[in-house]
Amino acid sequence: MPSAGDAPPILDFSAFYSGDAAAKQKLVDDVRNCCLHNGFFQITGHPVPLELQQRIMDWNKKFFDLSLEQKMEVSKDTTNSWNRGYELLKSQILEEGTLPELKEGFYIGAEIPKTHPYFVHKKLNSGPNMWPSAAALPDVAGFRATAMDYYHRVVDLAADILRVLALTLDLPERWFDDFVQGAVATMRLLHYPSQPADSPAKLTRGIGAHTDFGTITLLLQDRVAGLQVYEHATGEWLDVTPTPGAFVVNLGNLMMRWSNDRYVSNLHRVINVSGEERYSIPVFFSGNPDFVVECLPNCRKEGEEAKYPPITVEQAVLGGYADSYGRAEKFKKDAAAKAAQAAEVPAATEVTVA
Ligand SMILES: O=C(O)CCC(=O)C(=O)O
Ligand SMILES: [Fe+2]
Repeated sequence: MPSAGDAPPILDFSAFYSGDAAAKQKLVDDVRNCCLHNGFFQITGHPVPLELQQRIMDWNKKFFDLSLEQKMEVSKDTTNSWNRGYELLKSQILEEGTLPELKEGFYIGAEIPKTHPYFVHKKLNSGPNMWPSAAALPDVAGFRATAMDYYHRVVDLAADILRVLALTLDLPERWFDDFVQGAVATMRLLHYPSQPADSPAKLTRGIGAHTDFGTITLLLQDRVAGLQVYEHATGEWLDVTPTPGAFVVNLGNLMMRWSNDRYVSNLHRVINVSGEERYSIPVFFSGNPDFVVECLPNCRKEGEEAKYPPITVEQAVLGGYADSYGRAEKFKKDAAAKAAQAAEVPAATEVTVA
């Protein structure tokens, strides 16, 4: 069971598939504790093969090894309006007051043809992927096949995790099935160059402190550390040391809202001071864009009001940025108040990322 000061525990997810009722119940109880504590846990024993994880990570490196010109041919900003393709180094600042982030990204989602209703109706980040040209990457077909196989298996795993989450709330295992049907999810390949020795330590981030605004995120880390999770009780940033084969799972803002804030969407960040290149792959699971999210059962006491009105998944995810400003203000005020009491408070600002 996690307690203040622990990095996210590693849970054996095979208990979900095993038919051993006691082991499954223990998994559900452990996941519930993590959701209540900081919304972060790690899983091994899941059905995504290690070999496939390694293969997508190899493609991650090969993609970012392309020249800037080749990567810009699939630029997210200039080739499409549905959030697919390459994002330049230093494009984002998620933590106010810090420097542009030392990361570059490549966004991939479900392969949605232009005839698909989701594309026609401009649904949340839906459309065809942007793949490098065969001139840039001769085996682009291999990249595409690996990426899509990996993407679909991780999305399937997300659906299984949602079944466990249903059980943690004493709901039927298939409670989230309609929400999962037709779900939108985005994966991004990430590359964090090692931070130069002369960069100002307090201002340099691979990714600044933020919360994710989807439902759940499943993250694969390569072998280089750098991810940290904020521990509210102690004000520490805890390292999430990479474990081969493990996924880091965290709840996003939509799940926090859905659970009436019973479950936590927590601050995290990446700082790469390893001297090595860092690679990671988060998959952000949003859900069916038209699904209406309103306070889950068992998330408020008798007579207690729901804190939030109903909202569609699409509205919630798109509105995430706007909402996060309010939270950032609150976080800063809280941090300032704490600073008045204690000598040291991390200068973190909460911002949200898709
Ligand atoms: O790269 C990582 O380890 C974390 C990435 C992350 O938090 C995000 O993309 O939202
Ligand atoms: Fe994140």
